[in-house]
Amino acid sequence: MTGDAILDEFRDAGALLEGHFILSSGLRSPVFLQKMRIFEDPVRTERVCSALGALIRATFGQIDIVVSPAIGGIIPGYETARALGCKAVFVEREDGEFQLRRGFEIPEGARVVMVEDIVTTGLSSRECIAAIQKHPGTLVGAACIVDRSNGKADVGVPLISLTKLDVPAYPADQLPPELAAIPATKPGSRAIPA
Ligand SMILES: O=P(O)(O)OC[C@H]1O[C@H](OP(=O)(O)OP(=O)(O)O)[C@H](O)[C@@H]1O
Ligand SMILES: O=C(O)c1cc(=O)[nH]c(=O)[nH]1
Ligand SMILES: [Mg+2]
Repeated sequence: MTGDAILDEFRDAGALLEGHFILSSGLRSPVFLQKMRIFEDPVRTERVCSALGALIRATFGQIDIVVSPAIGGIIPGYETARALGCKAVFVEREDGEFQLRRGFEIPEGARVVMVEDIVTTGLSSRECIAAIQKHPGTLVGAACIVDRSNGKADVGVPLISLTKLDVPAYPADQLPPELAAIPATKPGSRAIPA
């Protein structure tokens, strides 16, 4: 699946939003990829995640466990694991920090890939990777559907994506006037201090 085809999936799903958004990192952007509009459609999700699974297999080889950060990573992590024929587990926040809970395990010798939906600054990916690295399995790399950092995010392991985007994101005190004129909304689940 080409990068353009991935963006078409977002467009066709009504997932490519314009406005004024507060991102997970606290940065502000006029563009938001509402991935849940992709994941509400199992057929579209399968199409996108089987492409991600194929890219992961071609890049990193055989995988035993996909680990994803909640909430956004859970559905693509599961569907990508289905394409890879492996397990899917997720980390979730406990006292603000990603942890593996619910009896999930990453045992010694397991080849692990971190699957994220969208990467902007790479902060959530790095936090997810730090949680994975508390367990004995071998993290071979990271993968996402859209890399909004256009390849700039450093998550500490090789990061692959189905497509890269170069979209603006601004600190809250450096907004261009056209963005400052629009009320901001925060679609994601991370608690951001006011
Ligand atoms: O690269 P970053 O700057 O960390 O931004 C990307 C992260 O932001 C979103 O998650 P969010 O924390 O908004 O919550 P969600 O997964 O519940 O949507 C998205 O799912 C990524 O995890
Ligand atoms: O950076 C983010 O928080 C983010 C950006 C985006 O386009 N979509 C999303 O779900 N999160
Ligand atoms: Mg997320």
